Amino acid sequence: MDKIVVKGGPALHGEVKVSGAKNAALPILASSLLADGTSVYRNVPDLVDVSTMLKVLNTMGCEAERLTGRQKNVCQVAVGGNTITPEAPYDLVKTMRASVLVLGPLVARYGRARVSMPGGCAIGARPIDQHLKGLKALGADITLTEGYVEARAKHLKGGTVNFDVITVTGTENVMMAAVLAKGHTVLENCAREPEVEELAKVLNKMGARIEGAGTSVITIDGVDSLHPVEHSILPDRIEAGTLLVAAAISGGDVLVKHAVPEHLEPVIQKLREAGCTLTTENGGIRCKAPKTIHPVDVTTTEHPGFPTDMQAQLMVLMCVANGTSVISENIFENRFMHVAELHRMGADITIQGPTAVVKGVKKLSGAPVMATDLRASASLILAGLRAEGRTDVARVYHLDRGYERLERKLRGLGADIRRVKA
Ligand SMILES: CC(=O)N[C@H]1[C@@H](OP(=O)(O)OP(=O)(O)OC[C@H]2O[C@@H](n3ccc(=O)[nH]c3=O)[C@H](O)[C@@H]2O)O[C@H](CO)[C@@H](O)[C@@H]1O
Ligand SMILES: C=C(OP(=O)(O)O)C(=O)O
Repeated sequence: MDKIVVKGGPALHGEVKVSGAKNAALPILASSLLADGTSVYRNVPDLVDVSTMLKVLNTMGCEAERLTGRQKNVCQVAVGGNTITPEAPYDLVKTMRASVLVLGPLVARYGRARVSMPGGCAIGARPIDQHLKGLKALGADITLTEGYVEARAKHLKGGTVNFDVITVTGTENVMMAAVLAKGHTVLENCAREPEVEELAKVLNKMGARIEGAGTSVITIDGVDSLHPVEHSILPDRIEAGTLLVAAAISGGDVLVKHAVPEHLEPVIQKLREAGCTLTTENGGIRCKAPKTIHPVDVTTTEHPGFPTDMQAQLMVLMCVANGTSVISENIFENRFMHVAELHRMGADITIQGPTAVVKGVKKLSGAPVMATDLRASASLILAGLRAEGRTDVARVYHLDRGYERLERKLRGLGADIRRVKA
């Protein structure tokens, strides 16, 4: 298995480009199932999760592929309605829970879907009850057998769904189902993430009639059919945030190009509180590190709050602050897996339920560590940039799910980092 080897020390300088957003690309690829014909997506990040979604679509009978050469960030999905087998098997879903995003489009368009239950993962139990509640409210008949969700509906009908929990993929799944349902749908207590808004934008380009995406109430008037589209995926705000922290923790000065300030407000605010200088320029965000990092308290909440997907990275920055920070994780019940690994590098962190008390230390030291999930992997690399000596981050397959060649981007900024092939 590959590992990433980082030698701490160099301050990062220069410019780096953010790739397309994983969490927008995945639902948008799934939305191709809603229309016959070929959809073309640009700025699609080259990630293992995207390859998995292309495999899911191919397994069902679509022709889904990534182009090569200069077009390598373009993906095409060709759908011929009669040739689709509406099933997503366990072998693929178990490697990527976002595969469940095909459920809504399949039942809406093909009247049935058989999708493996995603199960939990390292960061939490992550049930899909709200996805199923929403589909049921639109008239789908749902059964759970042999680890699979089976959904059937001759024709979905508009309805009202009040989500008990704010869920990103749940909102997306039900929104994709409702676009082809007969009549009017109201979704309440929706996720407001930019990726939900982006999906709605794509669906509207396909001919859907959605209003309110990006707010907590989304209304949808069902249409009879949709057509394929061309679309360029928005920049990844979590990758951008990770690169801003890389600049901060290494004592550097980096322009993160294509980062969208409006999508990163809470992250920008916390980095400023930590003493960093953040400016918007040249279609990106610049982060200049302070001499001393100040402690900052953070609570993760749904968008527009501080994103859980940036919690591990911010915690690493707080590990070297000149004081004590309190970090509370409100979205996932088990998202402190990076803490034990950070202890191995000399961090002083105490976990009290959903809260981590982080006492800044003078220095971190390099160590062999193990990535447990996607953002934990990124946080360990960030720690390695600052630590004295060498850090070996094992189980890099987690990182490859969601970051496009992170080590190359960091090397381009002056980091001493390389991938060691197994
Ligand atoms: C592919 C994608 O976009 N992934 C993102 C998405 O994941 P995902 O959509 O899976 O996360 P959710 O927003 O659904 O989860 C939020 C919380 O709701 C709970 N819940 C969710 C659904 C449900 O039916 N029942 C339920 O109880 C979850 O267990 C969790 O505690 O949003 C998360 C929260 O911002 C991010 O960390 C992920 O990067
Ligand atoms: C938790 C994440 O992703 P996923 O929902 O795909 O597991 C993430 O992007 O940090």
